[in-house]
Amino acid sequence: MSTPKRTYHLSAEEAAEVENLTLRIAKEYTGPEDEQLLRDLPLLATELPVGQRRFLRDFALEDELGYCVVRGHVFDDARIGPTPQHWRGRPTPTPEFAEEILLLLHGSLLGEPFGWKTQQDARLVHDIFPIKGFETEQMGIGSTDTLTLHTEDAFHPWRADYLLLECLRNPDGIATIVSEPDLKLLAPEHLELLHEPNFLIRPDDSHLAKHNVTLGVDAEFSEIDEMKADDNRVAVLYGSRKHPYLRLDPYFMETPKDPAAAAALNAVNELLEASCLDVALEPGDVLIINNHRLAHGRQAFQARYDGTDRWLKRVSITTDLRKSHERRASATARLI
Ligand SMILES: NC(=[NH2+])NCCC[C@H](N)C(=O)O
Ligand SMILES: O=C(O)CCC(=O)C(=O)O
Ligand SMILES: [Fe+2]
Repeated sequence: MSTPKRTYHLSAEEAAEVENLTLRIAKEYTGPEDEQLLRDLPLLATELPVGQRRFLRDFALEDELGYCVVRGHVFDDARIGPTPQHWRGRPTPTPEFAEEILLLLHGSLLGEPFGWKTQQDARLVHDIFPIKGFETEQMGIGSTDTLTLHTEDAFHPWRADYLLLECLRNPDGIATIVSEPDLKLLAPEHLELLHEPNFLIRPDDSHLAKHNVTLGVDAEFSEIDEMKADDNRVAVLYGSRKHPYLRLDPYFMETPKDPAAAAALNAVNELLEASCLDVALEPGDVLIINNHRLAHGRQAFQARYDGTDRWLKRVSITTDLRKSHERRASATARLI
């Protein structure tokens, strides 16, 4: 077996091919939530360069790396316009629909895109840019505080298998933080406790009713409230003992009363912090996160609020839509 590859650089020809593809698709569908688009994505994705598709399949099947990057996509910065002030109240489709399609095409090679009824007004493709008034919040829309390391939606059993972030703009090179810990470095007694259901992970603030307006969507904020108060303890490590998967969001976790479990959580947190790397995304980069292996965050920064701010698009991907069947409105519905 070859060593897993971290980055795929598109050639200039490939980049032009992909740009034409996404611009063409953008004319054929109504927006990122167009049911027909979501059905057609895997068919459309066969038009992506073969090297790019093989790279993504290798990443998924090898299940070795916590993240990889597809670099070199091009788009017209003038067409997408200034970085918006808020993700609410934007037109459908947005001027950056082609870039949303690019993100969805990547996702469709890894699984099925889905969204949360309790997050960003139940939109499927999220925007990550700083929003006035939220500077110090532990959410993607914050800025002046470091976004602490987390598994995306760590609290939820149906959290994403892959999380995709696409960079539209990042003039100050503000880094996404990635941490891919070598869990073998942990003491055997800590590993043992981390594999047992000793830990409470609370829903993060992006799922609170006060940050969402969900007209016409039967959002389950009451369930989020219950999850904020319940005693549903989970394991931080799971899967194989040899190369375990990881699930945590220390900022939204309670310190276990059992001192041994607290020490184990502390040990994995310290290892995560010691394993951090900066990845400064460039416009046209797609960062693919294996949400079972990587913890991620973002460096603190000063927002500009002048239309030139850092701007990412985000989508969650599941390899198994069926596991959330009970909560989706129909077999093809994408919101849970
Ligand atoms: N440690 C944390 N800050 N966890 C919450 C992560 C932010 C959340 N995923 C959002 O969309 O805003
Ligand atoms: O802004 C970034 O680089 C990461 C954002 C993030 O992790 C989030 O919004 O959950
Ligand atoms: Fe995140």
